[in-house]
Amino acid sequence: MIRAHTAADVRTAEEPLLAAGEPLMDRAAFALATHVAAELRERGHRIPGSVILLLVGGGNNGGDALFAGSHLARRGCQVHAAVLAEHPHAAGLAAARAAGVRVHELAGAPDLNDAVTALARRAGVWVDALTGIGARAPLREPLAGLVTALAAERAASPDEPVVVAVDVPSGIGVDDGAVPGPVLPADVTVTMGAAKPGLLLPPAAALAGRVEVVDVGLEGGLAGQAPAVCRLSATDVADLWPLPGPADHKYTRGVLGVVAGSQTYPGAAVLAVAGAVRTGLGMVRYHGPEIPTSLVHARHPEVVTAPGRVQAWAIGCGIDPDDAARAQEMERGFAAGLAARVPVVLDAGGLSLVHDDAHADLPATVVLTPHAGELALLLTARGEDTTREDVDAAPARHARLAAEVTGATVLLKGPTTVVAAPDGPLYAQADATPWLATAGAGDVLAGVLGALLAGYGDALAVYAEGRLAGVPASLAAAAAYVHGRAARLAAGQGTPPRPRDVIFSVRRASHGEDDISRHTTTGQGGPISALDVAVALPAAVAGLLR
Ligand SMILES: NC(=O)C1=CN([C@@H]2O[C@H](COP(=O)(O)OP(=O)(O)OC[C@H]3O[C@@H](n4cnc5c(N)ncnc54)[C@H](O)[C@@H]3O)[C@@H](O)[C@H]2O)[C@H](O)CC1
Ligand SMILES: [K+]
Repeated sequence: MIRAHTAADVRTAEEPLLAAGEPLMDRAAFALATHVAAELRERGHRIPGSVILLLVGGGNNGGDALFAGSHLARRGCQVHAAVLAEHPHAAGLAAARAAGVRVHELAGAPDLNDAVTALARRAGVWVDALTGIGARAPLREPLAGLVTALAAERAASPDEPVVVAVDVPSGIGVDDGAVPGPVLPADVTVTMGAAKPGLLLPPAAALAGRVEVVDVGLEGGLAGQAPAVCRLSATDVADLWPLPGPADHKYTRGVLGVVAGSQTYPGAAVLAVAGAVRTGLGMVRYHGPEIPTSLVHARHPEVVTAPGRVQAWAIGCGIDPDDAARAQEMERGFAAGLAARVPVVLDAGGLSLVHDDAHADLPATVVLTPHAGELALLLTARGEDTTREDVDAAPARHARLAAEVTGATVLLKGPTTVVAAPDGPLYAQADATPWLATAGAGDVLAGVLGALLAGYGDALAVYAEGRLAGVPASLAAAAAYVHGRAARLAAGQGTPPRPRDVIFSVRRASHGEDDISRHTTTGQGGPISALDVAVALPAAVAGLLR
C-alpha cells in the first residue's frame, strides 16, 4: 500500500531527526542523483557528458537539487543550475559550485524565460526543484510564467527532455491534489520520506509521472500518523479478498440483491449481474420486470428471482428515477438494506434515493458510486451548489464533502477513482486504462463492489454502527482495483503497474524484480466493451490471489 502523508505530518516527522543532526537532505539528494542517472541510462544515454538543468527555487527543495547536481557533476555530467531565488540554499550552492556545477543566478533577470529556455534546450534532463512541501500553490510570478514557457518548450521539443520533479511537481496542491496554476508535467517524481497526497490525487497526480518514494529515515516518525491518502496494491487487495473455504456454501459466501436495469436500459441489469457473478459470490437475487429478467437469465441462468435474505444490495444501474415502478423497487431494496443493516451500493438512478435527506445520516456501509456529474447533482440537491467542473477540479474534496453530508462512503468514478468515508483516509486508485471509459463499465463496477461487500457477509454489520467506518472504503477501493485490473486484462495491457512502496536510496543498477511496472504493460492495448471487462474478472481475481 502506498500511504501518502500531508506536508505537516512530514515536517512533524522530520523535526526530531533534523534536531538530532540526521543528514536528511544528503540522503534525499543522493537518491535524487541516483534516480536521474537511472533515467539517463534507461534512455540509453551515458552518464558522463549528459547535460542536466536544475531549476532551483529558494527553499530546501532547491537545496536537494543543488546537492544532487554536485553528485552528478562528479560523475561527469554537465550540470547547469538556473537559480531563480535571491537566497538559494547556501550550503547546496557552495557544494554545487565546488563540484563544477555551472551556476546561473537569474533571480530578477529581465529576460528570465528566454535565459532559462535557452539552457533547457541543451539539457536532456530538467530537474524541477522550484518548490516542494514548503510552498502554497499556485506558483507566483515570475515562476508561474517560467513554468508555462518551459512546458511549451518541452511540448514543442522533438526529443523531449526527461523531467524529474523533486518531492512534488512545483505548483501542485501538495495536500489536496489541486492544480490551481501552471505546473511542469514530470516523467518521474522523486519524493522524500513518504508520498504526498497530491501525488496520488487527481488532477495533480497526472502531472507527477511515476512516483519514486525515497527512504530518508522518516518511516518511524510517520508510522504513528494516519495517512491522508492510501493506494491499494495487488497484495493489499488479495489480503482483503474473501476466499471460500471447504465448509462454505452459497449462503455463507454471500448473496447480493440487485435492483438494476429497466425496459429502457435492460443491458445495465445484465452488466451489473455479470460484474457480481464473475467477481465471485454465493448467489444473486435479481429484482426486475420481465425485461430485463429474461435477458439476465439468458446470460446468467444461475440468477434467482425469488426474494429472500441477502448480505448486500446493488441498486440503481440503468434505472430512471422517474420510472415509478422501478423507483419503488429501488426504495424497497434500500429500505430493506438499511433495516437489515447490510451494505448497499447506490449507483446511477439509485443515487436519487439520497438526493433528499429522507434517509438521513446513512451508515458508511452505504456506498455511493457517482461519476463527477452525478456527484455534482447530489451535492447540489443536498444544498451544496456544485458543478461538474467543480468536482473535476477537486475530486477528493467533493467526494469527502458528499460523505460528510450523507454519512455514506463515496466512490467517485474517474480516471483515478477516489473513495471517501466521512473520516479516515481517502483512497485513490489509478489501476484502469482509458479504454475503460465506455458505456456500462460503471454497471459492472457496481456488481463487483456489491459482490465483494456481500462476500463479507454479516461481518460488515458492525461497521454500520459507525465503528471502523473506513472498512467499507477500503473494500470500495479494492473493487475499483479489481475492476481496473480486469479492464487492463481485457484491453491486453497486462496487470496494473505495481506501486512500489519504498525505493531505497541506492537503486539497483539492473532492473530487478521490483520493476514489474516495466514488464507487465504490453503496449497501449485495444478497445474493450463493458461485457469484456466482466468476462475478464475471474482471471483478474485469480491473478491477484496467485
Ligand atoms: N521530507 C524530507 O524528509 C525532506 C525534505 N526536504 C526537502 O525540503 C523541501 C521543503 O523545503 P522548504 O524550504 O520548507 O520549502 P520549499 O523548498 O518547498 O519552498 C520554499 C521556497 O519556495 C518559495 N515559495 C513558496 N511558495 C511559493 C509560491 N507559491 N510560488 C513561488 N515560490 C514560492 C519560498 O519563498 C521559498 O523560497 C521538501 O519539499 C523536500 O524537497 C529536505 O531535503 C529534507 C528532507
Ligand atoms: K519540486
